[in-house]
Amino acid sequence: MSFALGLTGSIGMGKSTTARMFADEGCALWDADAAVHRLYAPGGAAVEPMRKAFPQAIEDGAVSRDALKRIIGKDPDALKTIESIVHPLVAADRAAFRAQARSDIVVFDIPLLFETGGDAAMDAMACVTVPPEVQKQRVMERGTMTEAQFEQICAKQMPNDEKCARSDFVIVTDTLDHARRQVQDVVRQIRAGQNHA
Ligand SMILES: CC(C)(COP(=O)(O)OP(=O)(O)OC[C@H]1O[C@@H](n2cnc3c(N)ncnc32)[C@H](O)[C@@H]1O)[C@@H](O)C(=O)NCCC(=O)NCCS
Ligand SMILES: Nc1ncnc2c1ncn2[C@@H]1O[C@H](COP(=O)(O)OP(=O)(O)OP(=O)(O)O)[C@@H](O)[C@H]1O
Repeated sequence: MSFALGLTGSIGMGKSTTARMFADEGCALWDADAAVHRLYAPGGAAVEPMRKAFPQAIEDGAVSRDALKRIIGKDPDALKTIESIVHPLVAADRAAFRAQARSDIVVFDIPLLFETGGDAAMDAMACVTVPPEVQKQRVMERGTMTEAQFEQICAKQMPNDEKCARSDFVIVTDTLDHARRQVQDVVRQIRAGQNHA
């Protein structure tokens, strides 16, 4: 059975970048945001249930993220409905991945791991972090969200300090080199533990 490492962190803190570093060390990787992309794509399992709840969110047979952000901007409760459709489908995708994974460590890159209680299914948790001003600057530079949308998402997430306090490993993503060294150290510790088990 593979070792399940949950990788989390608030929006823009560097999860995806750090997850790729774990893959470079030979870990299998499952990415919740990527699973949502598959579910929203034409033919994806979320398209028809989303069409029923939000017909205006469907464009060219796919769920449009821009349309969803407009809907959530007008009605913050819409996110709850979206989550009730998407999260069970994401959980099924994750379970299927875990069941077939063959590598010694599987990393689950999941933004809402603590918020959804998914940490209970992990063998250990890692959290990525940078100061809030760096986080905001990185998200604004990406140019996919307005400041209001960013603040709305932040308000829904557990504070990053709390996520770090509840994690077994904290990875500071201030520079790429520093993050990579910390990733290598985490992998080394997990593999050493497995060898002594
Ligand atoms: C809100 C949406 C339309 C924004 O899309 P966009 O492409 O601009 O951003 P992206 O999907 O890359 O998300 C960026 C970050 O926002 C945060 N975020 C996304 N959804 C949520 C949520 N439901 N609650 C809190 N934070 C969230 C995460 O930190 C995520 O990494 C999209 O994230 C979405 O449809 N969310 C609902 C599904 C969901 O809960 N996904 C989270 C992973 S399961
Ligand atoms: N260790 C690092 N050093 C310097 N910059 C980094 C580091 N990690 C990530 N970044 C930069 O921060 C930004 C956000 O990174 P990334 O997309 O990995 O975050 P994320 O947590 O997955 O974001 P989201 O939750 O919004 O999907 C990117 O511009 C990325 O290049």
